[in-house]
Amino acid sequence: MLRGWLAADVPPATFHIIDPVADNLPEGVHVHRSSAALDARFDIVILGIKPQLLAELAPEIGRTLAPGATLISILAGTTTNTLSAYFPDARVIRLMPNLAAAIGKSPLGVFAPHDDAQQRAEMASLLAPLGAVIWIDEEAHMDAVTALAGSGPAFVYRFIDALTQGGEAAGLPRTIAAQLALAMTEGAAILAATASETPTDLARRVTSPGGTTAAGLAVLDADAALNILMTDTLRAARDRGAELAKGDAT
Ligand SMILES: NC(=O)C1=CN([C@@H]2O[C@H](COP(=O)(O)OP(=O)(O)OC[C@H]3O[C@@H](n4cnc5c(N)ncnc54)[C@H](O)[C@@H]3O)[C@@H](O)[C@H]2O)C=CC1
Ligand SMILES: O=C(O)[C@@H]1CCC=N1
Repeated sequence: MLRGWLAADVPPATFHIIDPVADNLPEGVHVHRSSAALDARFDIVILGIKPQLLAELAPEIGRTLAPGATLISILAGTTTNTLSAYFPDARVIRLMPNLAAAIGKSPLGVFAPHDDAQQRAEMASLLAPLGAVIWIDEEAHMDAVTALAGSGPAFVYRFIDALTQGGEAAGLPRTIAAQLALAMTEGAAILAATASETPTDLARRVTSPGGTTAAGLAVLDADAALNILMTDTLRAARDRGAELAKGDAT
């Protein structure tokens, strides 16, 4: 997220990072190893620790909040009820970004328990450099949002790896297969994001009657195996969010 803001020319000195060990941080941002020696209080605090650490760190985090501050949590699972119990005076918002925030291409699922037009406008302007803001009306959906939007890149990267492996097994040198898998995925994703047709329509356009794509899809679509795999994958990720919300650190 920091990289996304800096790439959009937000001045580095705007940011105070509180992290005991983080290194390689961009030049110009303020770095604090703990909030203990930090006098300042902030109007916007973004929480990016592991959910399992929240209970331990909440008192320290609380001391960084100015009166009426906005606390934006990107923690998987952790509910606004839990956050509000730790930070009763803050305006609590849940945000689910992903790695592509660094290039301004993250879906940004946002849930706020007390939602209003002014808050939506503030969040839209704050988050615009990171990607597309998608307001989520029901907090119960946030674990599924996390599975799809937050964890999703890892699933796509696995798919790209599998394409590379498949290309290699089909006879290509690994480096060529990897290059083709990546460039093909990039082009296909950009096309799907910019075309007026749905992905289903686009797949149909690729598929020449009796051709190579039809032969491949006959395998890929058999027994809805891919759909079942994705359903199970997202369900597992979603359910882990619910476990994290209950404080399960295992
Ligand atoms: N990795 C991802 O793509 C995404 C992660 N998230 C959420 O972001 C949070 C962090 O996840 P990751 O970045 O993957 O984990 P991570 O382990 O890479 O990051 C945790 C950070 O917390 C810092 N930290 C540890 N103790 C601290 C303390 N006492 N005070 C301040 N900072 C402390 C660590 O040094 C580290 O920089 C999690 O809540 C996760 O659910 C949300 C969306 C996407
Ligand atoms: O793996 C996780 O728990 C975090 C949340 C979404 C992406 N990474």
